[in-house]
Formats: sequence, structure tokens, C-alpha cells
Amino acid sequence: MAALLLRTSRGLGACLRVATGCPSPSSCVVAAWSSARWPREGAVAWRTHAQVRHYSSSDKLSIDMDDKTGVAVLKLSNPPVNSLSLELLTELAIGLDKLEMNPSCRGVIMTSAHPHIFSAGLDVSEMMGKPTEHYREFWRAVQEMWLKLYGSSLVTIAAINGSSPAGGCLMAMCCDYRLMADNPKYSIGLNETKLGIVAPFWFRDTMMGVVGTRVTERSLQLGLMYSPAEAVHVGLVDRTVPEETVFEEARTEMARWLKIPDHARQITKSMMRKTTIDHLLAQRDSDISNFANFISKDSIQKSLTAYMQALRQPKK
Ligand SMILES: CCCCCCCC/C=C\C/C=C/C(=O)SCCNC(=O)CCNC(=O)[C@H](O)C(C)(C)COP(=O)(O)OP(=O)(O)OC[C@H]1O[C@@H](n2cnc3c(N)ncnc32)[C@H](O)[C@@H]1OP(=O)(O)O
Repeated sequence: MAALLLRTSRGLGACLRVATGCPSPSSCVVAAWSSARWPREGAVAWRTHAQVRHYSSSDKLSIDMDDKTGVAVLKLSNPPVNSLSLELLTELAIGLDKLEMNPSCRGVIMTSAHPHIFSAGLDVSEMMGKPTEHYREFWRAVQEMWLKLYGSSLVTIAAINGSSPAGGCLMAMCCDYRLMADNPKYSIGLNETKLGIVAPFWFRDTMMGVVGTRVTERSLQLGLMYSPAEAVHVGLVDRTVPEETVFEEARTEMARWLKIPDHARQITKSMMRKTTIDHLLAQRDSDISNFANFISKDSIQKSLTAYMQALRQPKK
């Protein structure tokens, strides 16, 4: 149990360093991932005789784990638009950590409990009119969620059943595979510049890993939002599927990924993502300070206020 507490309270990077005896975040990610599924003593706490177990105690997030298939379903449930508040981000990080620690869990399907919106991204109200300490705490929670999801050793599949701007797109991009409902009313992309803000380097790097440098440069500068078909065209989404089949298609896709031996896939995933993860781990505190300074500026606060006012106008 002590090991479990250590893991859950310090986050995956730290717990894996403990598990592998590796001193620094930068030198141990591959070793850590290859052994991440080994330590069983703490994970016993999550064993259950029931086939499906409900994990999350939050009403903003449901996580159901099927011990028989090894697949967990994580549903965002924060009406009206699944915006990522401090509370939801914290719940997400904790939930992902629990799944990582569960030896029967091999994959996670991430989706929305509400049709039409996957996630509206970061909750803008968390970034407006608050003290600097709040901005710091909020940004640490954003980082933590990203580290858990992008750094997950599990197979992660995004079943994108609605629009997914900014932080919503980031979460989808952290996954190993993206399916999106083929409804042309939905859109996905990193639109930060349209709010007058700047996607940080780790948002950029996540996108570059998915669509490459050129598409990222254009998408970020212009704050482009893509229709599902356009998103497939630029590689932001792997494929579109009829709206009513998104979830079942995600399950079928998951079965394909689970045919690959975990250890080989995990080490490969780690090799692909290690540099990007290490980059943030090395600069976590300065990234938080940059965010807090940037978002506190009067000009940025004015941009966000104007953006939220425009959003509240009746839609034509
Ligand atoms: C020098 C370098 C320094 C580095 C500094 C780094 C800074 C980086 C900072 C931040 C990165 C930011 C990431 C983000 O994720 S910002 C969030 C971006 N999100 C958006 O732009 C989405 C905006 N929303 C929409 O486009 C739409 O709402 C929709 C498509 C998601 C849904 O449309 P619809 O169903 O028509 O709903 P409404 O528009 O009517 O919205 C309902 C309700 O919800 C409110 N709302 C919507 N989105 C958000 C949000 N992201 N946060 C908070 N609230 C949101 C909306 O205002 C409505 O509210 P109501 O009128 O009071 O009902």
C-alpha cells in the first residue's frame, strides 16, 4: 500500500523512477515503461471480482474498467461543454494514474458523455480574473493531465463524438489513435491564437508528433479548426466513422491494438514520446511561471474577456 500511495501521490514519472531505481526523469523513461506493468503489490488494491468496475468518484468523469477485456472507458461528463476545469483536470490525472496502476488494464477509450461536444478545451473562466497562485495551480494541473495521458503506457484511443477545440484537441492528440464522428458540424484543432493566446511548446510538440511540422506551423499560427474530413486529410484524425458507430469502432480498433504484445508496443511508444515528455519535465516550473505571467497581463485578460463575450452572443 505504501508503494501505491507513493505512486499515486507523486505521479507516474516519479513513481516509475522509484520502481526502476532511476535517478532522473530524463534517463529512465524507456526502462520505466518497460517495467511499469510489473509492480503488482500496490495494484492489488484495484483488483475486483466484478467484471466491470466503476473507478471515478467524480460526477464530471466516469471511468468503467472491464477486467475481462482489459479495456477502460473514460467519459467526460462536465456539462454544458466538457470544459477542463481545475477539478476535472485533477480527476483526469488521478483516474489515468489508477488505470496505469491496474495490472488488468491494457487500454483506455476516451470519449464524451454528451453528444456534440468532445471537450471545449481548457475552462477559460479558470484563466480570467484570478490570483496568480490560482493560475499556477491550474497550469500545473494541465501539465499533470498531459503527462499522464501523453505518457500513458496503455493503448489510448479517442472516440471523438463532437467538437474538440484547443485543450480538447490536445487530449485527443495525446491518444494513440483518433476516430471522429463524420458530422460536418463538428470541428477540431488548436485555435489558441484566435483567443489571443499562445499554445505552449508541449502543445506544439504533441501536434507535430501527429501531423508534422508544416501542418502544425500553419494550424497554430492561423488557429485552424478542421472539419472531420479535413482533419483526416491533414492526419489530425485517423479516420471518420458514422456518428452512431464511433464508440463501437473505437472498441474494434482497440482490439486490433491489443493484439500487439504490450512490452514491445510500450517501449516503442516511449521511444517516440520520451524527448517531448523530458522537455516539459525539465522545464515544468518555468513553464508554469511563463503561463502565470502571460495570462495575468492586462492585454491577455482583455482578449479572453472579448472572446468569452463573443461566444455568448446568439449564434447566427
Ligand atoms: C510566451 C509564451 C507563454 C506561454 C503561455 C501559454 C498560454 C497558453 C494558455 C492556454 C492554452 C489554452 C488552451 C485552451 O483550451 S483555451 C479554450 C479554447 N476553447 C475554445 O475556444 C472553445 C470555445 N467554445 C466553443 O467553441 C463552443 O462553445 C463549442 C463549439 C465548444 C460548443 O458550442 P455550443 O454547443 O454552441 O455551446 P456554447 O458556445 O453556447 O457554449 C455553452 C456555454 O459554455 C461556455 N463555454 C464554451 N466553451 C468554454 C470554455 N472553453 N471555457 C469556459 N466556458 C466555455 C459558453 O460561454 C457558454 O456559456 P453560457 O453562455 O454562460 O451558457
